[in-house]
Amino acid sequence: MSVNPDRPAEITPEELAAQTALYAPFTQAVRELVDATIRTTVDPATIRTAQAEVEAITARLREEQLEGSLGAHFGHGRARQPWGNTVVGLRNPVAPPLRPVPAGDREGEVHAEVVLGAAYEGPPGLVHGGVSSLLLDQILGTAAAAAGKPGMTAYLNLTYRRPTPLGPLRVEGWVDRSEGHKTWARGHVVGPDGPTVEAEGLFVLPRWARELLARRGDAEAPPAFE
Ligand SMILES: CCCCC/C=C\C/C=C\C/C=C\C/C=C\CCCC(=O)SCCNC(=O)CCNC(=O)[C@H](O)C(C)(C)COP(=O)(O)OP(=O)(O)OC[C@H]1O[C@@H](n2cnc3c(N)ncnc32)[C@H](O)[C@@H]1OP(=O)(O)O
Repeated sequence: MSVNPDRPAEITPEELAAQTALYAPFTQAVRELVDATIRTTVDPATIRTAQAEVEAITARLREEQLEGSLGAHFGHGRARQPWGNTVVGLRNPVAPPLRPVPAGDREGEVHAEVVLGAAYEGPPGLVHGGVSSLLLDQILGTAAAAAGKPGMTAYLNLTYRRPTPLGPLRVEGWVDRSEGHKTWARGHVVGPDGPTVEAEGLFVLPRWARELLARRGDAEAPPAFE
């Protein structure tokens, strides 16, 4: 399949399923590698052998690669696949990944269950505050988009109520209110003992996007979900 960042390719639902079946397990295998890299206690010789093997795999993958980042190269209908996204990207092993789904009955409400392991540690045994912020930025932005009011983060205010333990967590976001191209969203990270981090943010459909949509005579926002 040809890849052109300026003109995302339209692919069939079957091809999308085939790509998902190919890349999701591959990316998960690399996530496991990251976790194993952090937690392994094998002997130094085994580490050196593993390093050579990883370097050989990296060289094989680099035989053919994109010039830049993945972007939103292809999709089905108007939905683009943000497979490089650092939070939800199907092809990004850095992404936990978060899988937001519509839930609850507030406007644009989305929830995601996620398990954060050793790769997301800040204080010992706890989630890094920047990682909580990362998840909340994404889930609030997704809530705005799910309500048909997508935008870029203009500000994001966080309140860290109590430490967030590594392990299973839920992340929730919803739209609080909106005025034209500005949408205020709220959300929180929920741990085993309740909410740990609360967020409130403003999402703005940028001027360039407003002008683009006006030129197209297209009032409809890009879809948030396939
Ligand atoms: C057809 C294409 C559509 C593209 C839509 C864009 C993306 C959404 C698409 C799908 C989304 C799906 C899921 C999203 C999931 C996660 C989201 C991740 C979010 C991010 O990770 S995103 C990266 C971090 N984010 C940035 O990198 C933003 C950098 N920044 C800018 O790009 C500009 O700064 C921007 C766009 C914010 C404003 O730019 P602009 O050109 O529209 O500016 P303008 O002056 O017209 O402001 C318009 C009105 O917002 C008010 N306003 C602006 N900033 C404010 C602030 N801080 N506090 C209070 N009010 C503020 C003004 O006061 C004015 O208010 P008013 O209209 O009432 O006068």
